[in-house]
Amino acid sequence: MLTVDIQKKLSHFELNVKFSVANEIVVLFGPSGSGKTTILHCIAGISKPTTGTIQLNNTVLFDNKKIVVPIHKRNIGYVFQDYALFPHMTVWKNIAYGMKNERLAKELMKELQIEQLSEKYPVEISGGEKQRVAMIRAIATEPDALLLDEPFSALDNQTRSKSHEELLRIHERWRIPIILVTHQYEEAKKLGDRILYVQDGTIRDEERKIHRPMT
Ligand SMILES: Nc1ncnc2c1ncn2[C@@H]1O[C@H](COP(=O)(O)OP(=O)(O)OP(=O)(O)O)[C@@H](O)[C@H]1O
Repeated sequence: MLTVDIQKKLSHFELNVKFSVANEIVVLFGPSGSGKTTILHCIAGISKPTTGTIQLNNTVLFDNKKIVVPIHKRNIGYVFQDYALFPHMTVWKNIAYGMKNERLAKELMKELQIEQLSEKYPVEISGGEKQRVAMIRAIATEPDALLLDEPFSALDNQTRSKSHEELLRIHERWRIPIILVTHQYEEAKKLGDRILYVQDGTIRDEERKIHRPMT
């Protein structure tokens, strides 16, 4: 369980959100500049809230500046919008970076059909393939939670749809809290167990889906 109760002064408003994520997919949905990425950054440890608490399972990651667990000790996977692959490393080297479970990484490469790309560099692969590499790299660290910042936005419709199915399959197997940021309502409805509507730094509304059993 991931619990977030944070406040942070931003340029135009104050971010002030409180929510929990069980072993489910929670979507942050809202207009550009509403604070979605900042929420992910605070959870990952890239940004620091002004006040508040963040707890993942039994570990307090942040508590009003008294406790600030550094990024590399949070055990949280992050897939960035532009995937942030290391350009000078091959696909396999990218995946192996921070990897805890080689067997799992290789299994996922096979399952997502990118085994044959091991020795290629990011510049030599497609957007959809980059997205899969970034996802496998994140999962292979065996994270306790996964943060996805618009990972499908650069993909064509067919590849996006395939990636959605892959994410749902991955989540069926690794039941961890996942937060997904998206601008696309159809994507939010398809993937989210819950959709949190973020506006001007606060959660305005929540929509819950009942299509998938939660653990
Ligand atoms: N470290 C910071 N200090 C002050 N203001 C910030 C900081 N980081 C972001 N902001 C501002 O906070 C607001 C929210 O930005 P954020 O990137 O979180 O929005 P977003 O909802 O993810 O937007 P998008 O959908 O366009 O990615 C923006 O107005 C941004 O300029």
